[in-house]
Amino acid sequence: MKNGLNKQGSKPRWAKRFADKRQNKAEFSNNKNHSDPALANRIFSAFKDGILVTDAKLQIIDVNESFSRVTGYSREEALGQKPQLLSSGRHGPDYYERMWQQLEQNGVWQGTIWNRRKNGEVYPEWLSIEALTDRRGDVTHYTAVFSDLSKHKDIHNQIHLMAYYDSLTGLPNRQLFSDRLDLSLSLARREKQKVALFFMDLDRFKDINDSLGHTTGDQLLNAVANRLTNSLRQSDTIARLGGDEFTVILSGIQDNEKALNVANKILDCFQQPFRVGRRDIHISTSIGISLYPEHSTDSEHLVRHADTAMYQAKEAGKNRFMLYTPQMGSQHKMRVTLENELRKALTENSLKLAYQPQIDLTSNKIITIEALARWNHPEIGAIPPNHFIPIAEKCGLINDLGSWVLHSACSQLAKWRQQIGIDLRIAVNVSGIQLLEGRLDSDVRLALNANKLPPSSLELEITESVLMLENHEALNVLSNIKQMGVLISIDDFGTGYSSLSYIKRFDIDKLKIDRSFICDVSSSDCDRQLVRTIINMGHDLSLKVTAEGIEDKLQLDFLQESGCDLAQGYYISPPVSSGELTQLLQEAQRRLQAQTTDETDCLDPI
Ligand SMILES: Nc1nc2c(ncn2[C@@H]2O[C@H](COP(=O)(O)O[C@H]3[C@@H](O)[C@H](n4cnc5c(=O)[nH]c(N)nc54)O[C@@H]3COP(=O)(O)O)[C@@H](O)[C@H]2O)c(=O)[nH]1
Repeated sequence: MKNGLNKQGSKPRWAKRFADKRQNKAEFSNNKNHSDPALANRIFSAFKDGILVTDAKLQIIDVNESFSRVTGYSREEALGQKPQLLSSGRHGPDYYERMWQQLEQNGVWQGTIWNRRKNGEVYPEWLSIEALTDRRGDVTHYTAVFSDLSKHKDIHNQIHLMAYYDSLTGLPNRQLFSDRLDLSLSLARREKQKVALFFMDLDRFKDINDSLGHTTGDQLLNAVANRLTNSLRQSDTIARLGGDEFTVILSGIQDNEKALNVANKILDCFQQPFRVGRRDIHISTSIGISLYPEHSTDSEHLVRHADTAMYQAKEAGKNRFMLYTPQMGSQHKMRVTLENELRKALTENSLKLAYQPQIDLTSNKIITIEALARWNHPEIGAIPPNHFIPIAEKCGLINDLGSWVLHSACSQLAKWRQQIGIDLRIAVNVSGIQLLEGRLDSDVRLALNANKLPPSSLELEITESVLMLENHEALNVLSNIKQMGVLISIDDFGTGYSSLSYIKRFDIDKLKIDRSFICDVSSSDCDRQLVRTIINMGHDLSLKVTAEGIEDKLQLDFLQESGCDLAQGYYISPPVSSGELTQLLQEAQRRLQAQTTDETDCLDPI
């Protein structure tokens, strides 16, 4: 097999491809449209990775110089032998069976394998095997290209491991992932095959880390890595990019169906809980998929697209996969733009607060005012808080935004208390992240002191999900806030978790029934019964109950009859500016004064 020719005297395809590449780069002169065997042979010899070529019966018919350097076998010793010559005995029959299955199905196999050098030393190598076929599709040769992973180990063992493998899970890290993706893409380019890239992010991992601690979080990541490794093929690259982000490269696939099947398989493997210490932890994952060559031919864009699709999978409700579409790209751009614009709006102080009153259903007086953040973008227009609060949470702006809301709301309340002379209270929404990151208590103290407000004039609205976290930091912050005398209200009550044990653990003052229960009280017996039950339960626990989303008189009457304490909704007043609310407060004051003189008057919507 001198000069790169095989047993039959024809050039193996790998050699022809090297030559063709050179040809493409126009290094062949005078339009001579044929390969240069001498040049191909030189490249073959000089190639820094080891190369081994066998015939269809797996007899070695050629090796290059790097092969001899890595394995210790000379070319003469290797020729005529089978690749088992290098077998380390570390892999069981299953391993090779899967390798052959993949080779038969896809014509390629890639993976890390332990082999044995002539001197008996076992070493790891990254191996890529390809089956070459003739026009009829019959295999004529196998080529194996490998790089010695222990080479670096010999020189800088630790440096290598740190450079290419994730120290927590032992999976390839970002660097090795990116090398393998490039390799998979160049193989796919040559073989006209597809590559699927999965970008995975565990759902609510942060909550687990925060509530159960980082050691448990790390053990969970390890358990996830093991399960993924056992569920996927050896030839698929599973990498951990950092945090709870994993990637999977599926090489040499023929159709998209295969990628979708694997994505379903990954979701299935999260069905069973993960055993961590003595706990069973349930966690799911969101997966974004991009495909070579449909979505991009370069690795950087494929990663970006898979990340974008993963983000959409999260937005759509988590625990699912999504295949990238170009429309997602524009949504992603929009999100990045909004993040930047929100940062700008915060520094330029261009966000506003709207205020919505809550009335006491016994006295009909406005006693609390909820502050709601508003963002009116100069070009896009009004962006609802449902849209920008999650963005602020994701891009790390929520603490600044929450702090701005708290200070502005307290400052406005101080003005009203002075102007109107009544003991109003302000309710401010708090995101879970503000509690978890631990400076909300000092911020609350600052805002109250700066505006000379009694703590009981402030109410924090927190959603149930936040109270389900068993996080010590958050618990401390909340109990400090409670000790100051600030009120805590559970927002959107009834929509979160079925467990009510958190009510015992936290010193809560109020339940705010979610508006989804209120909207049908006029037409649904069931909703009426549910609302009454929540009100009674709240009262049995000595909690005040607020109903939100009151849009008509029937709903208001029903709540009044059912003994609900407070009400908020468009029927009473939509959220309005501070100026409009000042007028409402003054009118309400006048009306209530008139009401005391004429007891037959009832409160009209403000
Ligand atoms: N962490 C923070 N969250 C905030 C802040 N400001 C707002 N939010 C949360 O965003 C969600 C949407 O709020 P918004 O669009 O302001 O809607 C509020 C009301 O306009 C709406 N509402 C009030 N009455 C009615 C009604 O009769 N019908 C109807 N369909 N909607 C009504 O309800 C929203 C108030 O909700 P809640 O806080 O649950 O009482 C919302 O979840 C806000 O909490 C912020 O500064 N920080």
